Amino acid sequence: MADKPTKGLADVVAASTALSDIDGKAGRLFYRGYDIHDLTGRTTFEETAHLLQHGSLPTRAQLADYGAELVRGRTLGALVESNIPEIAEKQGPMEALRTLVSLSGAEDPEKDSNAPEANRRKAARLTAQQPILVARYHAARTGGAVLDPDPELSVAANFLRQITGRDPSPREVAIFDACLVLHADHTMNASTFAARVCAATLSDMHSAIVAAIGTLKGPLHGGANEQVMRTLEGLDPEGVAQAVRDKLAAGEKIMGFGHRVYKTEDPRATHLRRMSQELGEASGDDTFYRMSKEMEEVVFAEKGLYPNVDFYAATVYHYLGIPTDLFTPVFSVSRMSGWTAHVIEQHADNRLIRPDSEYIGERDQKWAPIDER
Ligand SMILES: CC(=O)SCCNC(=O)CCNC(=O)[C@H](O)C(C)(C)COP(=O)(O)OP(=O)(O)OC[C@H]1O[C@@H](n2cnc3c(N)ncnc32)[C@H](O)[C@@H]1OP(=O)(O)O
Ligand SMILES: O=C([O-])CC(=O)C(=O)O
Repeated sequence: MADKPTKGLADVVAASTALSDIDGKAGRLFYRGYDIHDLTGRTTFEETAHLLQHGSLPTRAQLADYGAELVRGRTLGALVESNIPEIAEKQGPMEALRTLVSLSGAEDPEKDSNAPEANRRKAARLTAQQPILVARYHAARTGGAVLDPDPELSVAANFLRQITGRDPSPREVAIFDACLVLHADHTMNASTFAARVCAATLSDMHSAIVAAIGTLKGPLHGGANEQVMRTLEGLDPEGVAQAVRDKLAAGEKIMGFGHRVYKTEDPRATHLRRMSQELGEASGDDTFYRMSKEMEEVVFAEKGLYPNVDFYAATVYHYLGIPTDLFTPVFSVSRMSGWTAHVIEQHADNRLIRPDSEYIGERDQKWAPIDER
């Protein structure tokens, strides 16, 4: 008979990874040994993706090559292109991304190879493609034209320009770039685990990423950032404290708070809070930032819970002019760099992931023919 399960696999070590590490008690996060506080604001998303996918921060020459690979990857295949309008009509943003990434697998030039070098190139193509898919999806559903990707612009600058239709300021680009860095990887979070489970059957890169996108979508994981904004929009700015207390008293979870691993402040929230304040003040209306601060104080006083990455990311994206239902897609734009690196890592030292279960159903049932049931 199997042992009792650890519900939610809490504290179960499910894989070895050299990609990221968390100290949940101290509130620290590292990508390949680099403290997130040292990377944020100093290292671009392109450098971070290279760090994860290739194992080191790039030299100038490596960054030029990798950057060029990312720019080439911004061109969508004909199958994906032709399906965007119908998918945009019928599916929500995360579902559409799941579908479009799956379709893009059919057009991948190395679709029949699972070799490490092919997967590294697929990782770059998927990382390049994800922001373009979000922008093209958004344009299709709003009926607007989308600006062509600008090969001179970084992932962050190009994405903001395509989504908002205007040239973002250098400060907006720097802040969004830092957001992408902050979301790039996070040990055995649910979507990364899903990708690794899929990859461990020796399935292909695109299948693993489709599993990850579907997993990120849920409100207990990446979907929380959208729910944070919806909560803020639904509150009276003068009644935040009471509304939060009422929700807690009713047993509701407050989106954007709590974490499986961090027992103190999520180090990413420290940066995002500051960015939210800066953008809120610069916008001339920092109401949502101030409401967030008040929520944070009340949730801590009532439950001792800290904000996670999704909490202040919501208002940062809002102030950057990103539509609320694209917040979780934005998360996927960044996390693509980590997911793909995890698939490569899983394949490099693979064993099928197949845990056990505890049987809690009926036993010794007597079979009866259909007319006697
Ligand atoms: C990128 C990310 O994925 S970050 C996480 C994004 N998700 C969210 O923000 C959703 C809200 N938060 C949560 O649901 C949880 O804190 C999770 C899913 C993040 C972590 O879940 P777990 O580690 O399984 O903790 P669990 O849900 O069991 O919570 C433990 C206790 O804290 C409470 N709690 C945890 N989070 C919250 C919250 N946000 N609001 C209110 N209470 C909470 C639970 O109700 C539970 O209380 P109980 O012991 O009295 O029943
Ligand atoms: O690690 C987790 O469980 C969730 C999270 O914060 C992330 O994926 O960034």
